[in-house]
Amino acid sequence: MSDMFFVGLGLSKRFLTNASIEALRNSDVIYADVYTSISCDLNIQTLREISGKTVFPATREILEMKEKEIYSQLDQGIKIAIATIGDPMIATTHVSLAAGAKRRGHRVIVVPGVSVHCYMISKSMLSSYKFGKSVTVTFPYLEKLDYTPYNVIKENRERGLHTLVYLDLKETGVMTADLAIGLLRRMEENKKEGVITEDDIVVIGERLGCQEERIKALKVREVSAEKFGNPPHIIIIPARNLYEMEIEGLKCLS
Ligand SMILES: C[S@@+](CC[C@H](N)C(=O)[O-])C[C@H]1O[C@@H](n2cnc3c(N)ncnc32)[C@H](O)[C@@H]1O
Repeated sequence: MSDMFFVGLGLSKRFLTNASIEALRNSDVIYADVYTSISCDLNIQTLREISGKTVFPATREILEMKEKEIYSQLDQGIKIAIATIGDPMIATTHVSLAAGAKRRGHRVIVVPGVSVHCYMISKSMLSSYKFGKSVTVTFPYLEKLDYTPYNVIKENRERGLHTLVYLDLKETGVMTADLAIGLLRRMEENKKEGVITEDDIVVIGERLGCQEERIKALKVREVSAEKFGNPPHIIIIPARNLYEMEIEGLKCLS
């Protein structure tokens, strides 16, 4: 029996916990998940320095193709860590690897990290009780829009709930907040269901956890004139029935 760690690294070096560092040092081989998120200062090199271990970059394809190799390493008693920016189980897809390791009789240890999910909710000062389903705005495929985010925001709005919106991350590009809002506006133009109006407020987080992080509440109509920094970006579409205290909280955002 061996150990399979799923280690959350937090959003940047400052948010790396002692528990995560300990898990990395207790592993023999580390696969760095480099496809589900990005960080301003956490990379393969930092992981090597922190852990002193062999670190392999792992794309989705590598992790899926190497599943058998990972299980065979575990069977030989090698301790494996999958290191993920943020939290290893929030808005990522590592559960099948965990379930496979468990089925083979290995110990599965999840070490949570500071996720962009909680970080953004905390910084927005919106009520955490009022968040509905989260969703991702993806790049159009062959010019075709994916309306899932529009529909999820609509359902959440109908229930008076906020929506946390992740942005697509591909090897070919990282989506920015202005591009995502532009896509949501196009969806509104096509569907005309009043889900995204020009006077709606959106909250945009940029490079959270980094020295130059920025979080701002603005109206949809103001987004195209706004200058955004480098990604990663994330968006909250707040419900329209804000509590008084939520309105005051949003005013605190610079
Ligand atoms: C699929 S989610 C993965 C979340 C990760 N597992 C976690 O717990 O933080 C990745 C998306 O979250 C957002 N994101 C991640 N880190 C961010 C950051 N530091 N600042 C702003 N947005 C971020 C971006 O939209 C990015 O494409």
